Amino acid sequence: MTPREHLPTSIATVCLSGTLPDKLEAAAAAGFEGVEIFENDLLTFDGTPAEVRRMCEELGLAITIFQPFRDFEAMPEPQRARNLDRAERKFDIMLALGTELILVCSNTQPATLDDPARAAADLREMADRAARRGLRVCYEALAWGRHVNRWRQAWDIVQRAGHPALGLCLDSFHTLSLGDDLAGLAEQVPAEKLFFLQLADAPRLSMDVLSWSRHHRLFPGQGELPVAPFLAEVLRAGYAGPLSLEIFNDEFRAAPSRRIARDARRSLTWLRDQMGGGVLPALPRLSGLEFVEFALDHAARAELGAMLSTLGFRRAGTHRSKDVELWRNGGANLVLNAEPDSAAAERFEQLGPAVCAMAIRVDDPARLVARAQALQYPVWRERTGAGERAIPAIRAPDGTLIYLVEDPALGARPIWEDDFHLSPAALEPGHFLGLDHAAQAVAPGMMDSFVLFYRALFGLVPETLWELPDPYGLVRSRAFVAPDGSLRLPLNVSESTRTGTGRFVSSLAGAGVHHLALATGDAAAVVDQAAARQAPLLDIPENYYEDLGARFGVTDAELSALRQRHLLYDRDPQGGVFRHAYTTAFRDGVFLEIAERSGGYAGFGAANAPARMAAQRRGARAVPPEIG
Ligand SMILES: O=C(O)c1ccc(O)c(O)c1
Ligand SMILES: [Mg+2]
Repeated sequence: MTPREHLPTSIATVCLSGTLPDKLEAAAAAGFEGVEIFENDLLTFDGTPAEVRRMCEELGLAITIFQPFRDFEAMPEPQRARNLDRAERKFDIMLALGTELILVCSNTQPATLDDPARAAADLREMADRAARRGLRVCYEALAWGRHVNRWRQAWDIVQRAGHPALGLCLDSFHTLSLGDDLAGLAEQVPAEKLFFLQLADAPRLSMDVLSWSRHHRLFPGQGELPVAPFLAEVLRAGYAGPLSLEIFNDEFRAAPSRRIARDARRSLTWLRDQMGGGVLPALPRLSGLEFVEFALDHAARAELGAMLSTLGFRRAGTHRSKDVELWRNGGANLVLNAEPDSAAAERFEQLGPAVCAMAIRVDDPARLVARAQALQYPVWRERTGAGERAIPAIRAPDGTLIYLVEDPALGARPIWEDDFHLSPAALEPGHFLGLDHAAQAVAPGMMDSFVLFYRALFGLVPETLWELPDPYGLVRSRAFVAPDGSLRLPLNVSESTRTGTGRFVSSLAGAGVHHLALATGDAAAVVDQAAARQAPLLDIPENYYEDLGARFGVTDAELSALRQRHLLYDRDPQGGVFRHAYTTAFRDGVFLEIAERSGGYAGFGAANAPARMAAQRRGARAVPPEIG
C-alpha cells in the first residue's frame, strides 16, 4: 500500500440535504474525515462559526476548506479595495471555524479585467494578509470563469504571485468538462503548490457548462468523466492533501443525506481502488443469474405457478425446511417463497407479490461479501435449517436481496441439492437456457445509487441510455452488463407516475424487478407451445409488423411468422438478431419475456419497447389522470 491511499477523505456540505448539523452528522456517519464548509450552509445556520467548529470536533471531522470566495481578482477600484476588506472578514470566520484554507474561484464578473498580472498582484495581496493570520488561499479556475477557466491559467497567476500562502485548487469537473487534461501538471507544478483537490464526475451532456456543473455533477463512478485517470495524474504530481468531493446535484440535494453520504464515501473507496492500491478485494467473475425469487402467499403462488406452467415450467422441488418451491424449465430456476417470518414475507406484506431476491453466480462469494463490506453495502444471511447451505446475500439499494452462489460450472455443488427435495421434473429437459436478464424499475432519485452499486461492487459496465416513450410519459433505460456479457441488468426509471415503470414504482409493487427475460434458442417454438397452453401472451398491433417490414426488409415469410406469434424483432448493425415476446403482467406487477438471441445480438430490443409498453397499457385498467 502506498501512503497515497491514506489521504484523508472529505466532502463538501453542498453535496448533502438538510441543515448544516444534518449534513455534518451524515458525513461523519459515512466515515468521512473532513468537510468543506460551503459558505451558504454557514449563512443559513442559526449558530456561530465556533459552534460549527465544536460540532465538527465532536463528530471527528476536520474542516478541510472554507469556500467559495467569489469574484475577487482583477477588479477595478473601488471593488478591489472592498474585496480585500471582504477577505479579512472571511478570515475572521475561518479562525472561528478553525480552518486555515480558503478557496477563491476565478472571477465571473463582466467587470473583471483580462489582466493576469493584476490577478496575480491581487491574489498575492490576499495571500499575504492571510499568511499574517496563519491562513492560506487556493485558487480554482471555474470552467465558466470570465477570463480564467483552465487550470494552466490559474497556475500561471499563482506562479506570478509567487507567495508561499497561495496555491492551486484542482477540480476534476472544471478540467474534464472542457475536454482538458492535466498534461504538464506533474512536470510544471511543484507538489507543495497543490493545496486542494476536488473530485466530481458527471454524465456527458450537451448544455452550457455552468448549468451542467450546478445541477448534474455526480460522485466518481456514477458518471462518464475520466475521474480515475485525473486523480492518478494529481497523485503523480505529488498531491498530499485530502480527497474531497464537491457535487452539485438536484436529486442529491433532495435525497436523504445518510444515503447520499454513504454513496459518496463508497465512490472514494472505489476511486482509490482504481488507483491500483488493492483497496478492495478483487472484482468477482460473474456468470449469470442462478435464480430469481418471488415473495408470495399461497394464493398468489398457486396463481403464479399456473401462469408459469403455461410457459412450460414445472414444480421441480420443495424446500427441506421452508414453505418454498423451486420451479424450473431447463436452465431457468424460479423460487416461489411463501415462508412466513422471512425476508420474503416482509417484502410480500409491503408490496404484494413481487420479486424479493435474485441470485448471481460468482467465482468466489466470500470475496464478493468482503468487497461489499469494504464498500459499506449491507450483507444479509437468511436463517438456515440443519444441513442447509447458508447463502450470503447483499441488499441492493431498494432492499432486493442479491444472493451470491458459486458457479456450478466451476465445479461447485449446486445449491438445490442441499436445500430442496427435488422431484424427477427437476431433471427434465426444457426449452429455456437460463435467465437472460432481469429488468428493474428504479424510483427517480435512486438511479445513481444503483449505478454505483452495480458498478463499484460488481464491476458491471453501463451501456447506452435509451429514452423510451410509454403512452403516459418517458422511460429512461440503461443496462448494466458484465464485461463478458454474462450478466445483464437493465434499469428503468420514469419521472411520470403514469408510465408502466412509474406506476410500478409509485403505486403497485415498489422498486425492484419489473420483468424477467427467459433465454431460449427458439422463441417461435416456445411461443407456440405457450399459446397452446393458453399462456397470457401480449398482443402486438399489426402496424408494428408493417413498419418492421419497411425497416429491416425481413422476408414476407418471416414477417408472417413473427406476426402470427406476436413476436417482436430487432437486428443490430452486425446482423445479430433478437426475437422476443412478452406475457401480460402478473397481478399488475412483474411480467415475463421470452428472449432469443442469435448472431451475437447483445441488446434488449429497446426499439420495440414503445410497442410493448403501448400493448401493455391497452390491456391494463384505465389510469386516472394525476391530481394536482
Ligand atoms: O458553481 C460554483 O459557483 C462553484 C463554486 C465553488 C467551486 O469549487 C466550484 O467548483 C463551483
Ligand atoms: Mg470546485
